[in-house]
Amino acid sequence: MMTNNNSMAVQAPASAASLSVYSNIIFDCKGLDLYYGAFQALKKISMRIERNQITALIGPSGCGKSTFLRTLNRMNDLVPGCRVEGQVLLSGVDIYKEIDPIVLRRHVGMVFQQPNPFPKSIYDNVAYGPRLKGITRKSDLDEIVERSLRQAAIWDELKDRLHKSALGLSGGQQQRLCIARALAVEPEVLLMDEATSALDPISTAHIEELAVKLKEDYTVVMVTHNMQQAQRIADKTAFFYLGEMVEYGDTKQIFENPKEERTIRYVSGNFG
Ligand SMILES: Nc1ncnc2c1ncn2[C@@H]1O[C@H](COP(=O)(O)OP(=O)(O)OP(=O)(O)O)[C@@H](O)[C@H]1O
Repeated sequence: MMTNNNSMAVQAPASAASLSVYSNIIFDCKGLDLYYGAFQALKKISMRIERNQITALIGPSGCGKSTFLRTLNRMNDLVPGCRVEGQVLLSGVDIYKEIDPIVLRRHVGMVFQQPNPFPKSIYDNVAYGPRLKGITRKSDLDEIVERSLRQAAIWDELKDRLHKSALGLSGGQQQRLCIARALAVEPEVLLMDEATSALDPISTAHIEELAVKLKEDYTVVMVTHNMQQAQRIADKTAFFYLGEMVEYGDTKQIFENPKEERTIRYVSGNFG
């Protein structure tokens, strides 16, 4: 059984009503608009993302899925000219007003399309975040490295080569290492931006199994172009189109009984 003792867990607001709402809801996005300069990439997105679930974001290229994902840990702050209006609440806390982005990104980790291990040893990749947090004792780091690699289902493959370069691993192994690196700082949420699209089917299956296992302890939000993948592993699915969130619901409902015309056309492959 994995544990997620996050000593820095974001505190929910005090009122009983909001506490009960945020026991199930991790992200509450309210009227979110995002602009890259004059271009509006997200339009009035309001959605609630549930804890300990996998939520998939689907939609055609350029519709704002990655942009939306990146609003959840303020990665868009790094884009010059990017402006966000509206609110994103994490356990009731406004992430654009009430949390330092560096601290936020410890709570909300991210894995990208291309595995991006640092040119360091496997051990040092996983220990990187904990060291930044000030953990220096070797025994503590050893424990974190083992726990994180086990959570990412790659300990058995890597335990005898921890001090070898991460760049010598296969793409699928590198991606699981990147997941271990993200888990090492004990986040609450893991964002996955097309995390399997550069991988072969076997590595993809490993990551899918892993995501399903991780949701016992974490919340997973993933962008995917692979509609079968969303149907295999996502509890909830949101369909984005031209910067709008068109429809959001249980994955089964979105794929088998969509309500909006644009969703019907997209999931049946008759789009554009
Ligand atoms: N850094 C940026 N500067 C300016 N415009 C951007 C930037 N990043 C994305 N955009 C634009 O915002 C819109 C949404 O892009 P985004 O990458 O979020 O879409 P997406 O649905 O994830 O696409 P894909 O499936 O191709 O990855 C697109 O029109 C894109 O060109």
